[in-house]
Amino acid sequence: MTSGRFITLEGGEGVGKSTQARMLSEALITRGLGVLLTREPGGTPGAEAIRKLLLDTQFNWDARAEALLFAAARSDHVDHAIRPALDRGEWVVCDRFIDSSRAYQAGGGNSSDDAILAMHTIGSHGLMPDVTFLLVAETPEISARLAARDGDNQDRIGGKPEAYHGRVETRFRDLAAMDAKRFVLIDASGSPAEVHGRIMEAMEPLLGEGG
Ligand SMILES: Nc1ncnc2c1ncn2[C@@H]1O[C@H](COP(=O)(O)OP(=O)(O)OP(=O)(O)O)[C@@H](O)[C@H]1O
Ligand SMILES: Cc1cn([C@H]2C[C@H](O)[C@@H](COP(=O)(O)O)O2)c(=O)[nH]c1=O
Repeated sequence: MTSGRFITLEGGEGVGKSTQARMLSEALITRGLGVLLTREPGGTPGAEAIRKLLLDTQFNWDARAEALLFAAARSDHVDHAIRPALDRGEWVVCDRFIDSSRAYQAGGGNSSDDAILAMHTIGSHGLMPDVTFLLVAETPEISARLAARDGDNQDRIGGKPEAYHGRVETRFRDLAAMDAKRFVLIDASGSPAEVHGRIMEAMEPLLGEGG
């Protein structure tokens, strides 16, 4: 059995993660690999239920409760979906993971990075991705995509102020700079096919090893 790999896609709101996660998983399936395409918060019935609580604008979670809820959703997702898929030798393509908590709850919000990592150690045995694609693009292009997709319908976190999302973006880039071995920066501008081509190019070393 080939051994599976754990791949995450990260980045700010609407940069194209879900689109690229789908395209990547289809490309891996075409190569004959077993693939779990999943997302956070979510990916299991329990974590999807927590997702609803986290994104509903009627709740006003404080920073600690918010970080704990993301960690609880991730714990269930790792135990009941990601870890079993990796153990079966599948490739896991996950739309957001721990780096989103580090960028949003610690970079954008009031939690510390140490606290987020401690919760991850307790909740998810500190599982880290093999590779993380950080999608980056200029704000006007992304704002146009989001306006076309969501109009005025933003969830509790997507609807936070621009300054919050600016800090999130900066923290993502800082995390990538601190761990250049795991992160690959992907230019998310242009058509979905162009962005997919950049990701597949960056996948070559990994596919050579295991796929
Ligand atoms: N390269 C692209 N060019 C133009 N539009 C795109 C591109 N990639 C995605 N889109 C469109 O932009 C919107 C946001 O894309 P997508 O949902 O993939 O982003 P996301 O990063 O997963 O968003 P979110 O952070 O809200 O989950 C969607 O309507 C999608 O169809
Ligand atoms: C995993 C994770 C997510 N978030 C935020 C980021 C988004 O605003 C929402 C939902 O994600 P989607 O990809 O836009 O559907 O949740 C977060 O703040 N912390 C996290 O760990």
